[in-house]
Amino acid sequence: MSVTVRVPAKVNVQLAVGAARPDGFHDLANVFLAVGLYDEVTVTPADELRVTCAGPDAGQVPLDRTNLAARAAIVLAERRGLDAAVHIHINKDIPVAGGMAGGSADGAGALLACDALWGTQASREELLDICAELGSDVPFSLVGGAALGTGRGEKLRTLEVGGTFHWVFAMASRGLSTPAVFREFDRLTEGLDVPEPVESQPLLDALAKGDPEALAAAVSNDLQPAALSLFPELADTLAAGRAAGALATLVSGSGPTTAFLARDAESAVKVAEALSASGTCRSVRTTSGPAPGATVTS
Ligand SMILES: C[C@](O)(CO)[C@H](O)COP(=O)(O)OP(=O)(O)OC[C@H]1O[C@@H](n2ccc(N)nc2=O)[C@H](O)[C@@H]1O
Ligand SMILES: Nc1ncnc2c1ncn2[C@@H]1O[C@H](COP(=O)(O)OP(=O)(O)OP(=O)(O)O)[C@@H](O)[C@H]1O
Repeated sequence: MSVTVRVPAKVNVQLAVGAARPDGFHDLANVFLAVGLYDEVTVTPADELRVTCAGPDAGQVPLDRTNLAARAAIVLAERRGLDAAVHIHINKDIPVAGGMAGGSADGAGALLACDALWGTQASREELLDICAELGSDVPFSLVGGAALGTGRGEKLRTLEVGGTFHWVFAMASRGLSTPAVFREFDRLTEGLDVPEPVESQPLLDALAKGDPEALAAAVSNDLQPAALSLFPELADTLAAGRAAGALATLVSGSGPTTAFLARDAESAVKVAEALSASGTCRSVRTTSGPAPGATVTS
């Protein structure tokens, strides 16, 4: 018997970052939107814990116990006194180290899949608690839709979304390390008064209305200057998307994937074609959000 779970990628439509905390993390006002790029995690009983991965970026995914999917299985097994003897297979479509929470998606997916496989019947609350232990983005991967993340991003409040938003994502030629981007944020803001992060009410209203133009006017990412500082060529990709008529252009989370909000599905195809032709990125995908969170599919 196997269990398969499908888990979405995310884009941060607002990422307000506070000053570094004593534990090194940063308080955030993090508005997540799940989008329709998915990883699929399948778990099957095995003699011992094993991870395999397929997909264009599979070579960059660690297959040892540092893989977030393996860690999820280990944490759940430890809590129940079980042996995490399971084969975890990841069908990876979310770019690796792209700022779209790919590893987090696999952590949430493996947790839900192992819970179903082992019949451990963890409550939603316990699942969210384990997710928060695995990483700041992991709780959102479980719930999907749209949510405001506070604290280090793990405390979630579900947000209402009144329509479908059309997006184009441009994948970069290399990845960026999330801790390195936060460190660069610290360097760039050294000596400055970094305000407390707060959510933007016009942005929440735009989401609730499903209004792409209002959303475009309100999106922001405080990590964008840090990502651009470490990866200056991303400015060319952003400029190409803007020239092609995207309503808003931004770096997705810690980057280097860049995100382009389009007026509608037709306009997204035009932006995608122009980005592909621009030669400023590795590949381009069109999709929409919100997308559902981690879901058992078989
Ligand atoms: C950039 C975002 O993707 C936006 O959603 C997240 O804030 C990052 O979430 P994540 O990859 O799940 O991050 P974690 O695995 O929890 O932390 C990785 C590293 O990122 C930095 N980090 C992360 C989250 C946060 N609120 N403050 C931080 O400073 C820390 O250096 C931490 O050691
Ligand atoms: N299941 C996994 N898939 C991909 N990377 C993983 C996984 N588990 C651990 N990692 C490690 O995590 C690093 C970051 O990968 P990931 O794809 O999660 O980045 P990201 O999408 O930028 O994360 P985020 O948006 O949450 O900051 C990788 O370089 C890899 O070493």
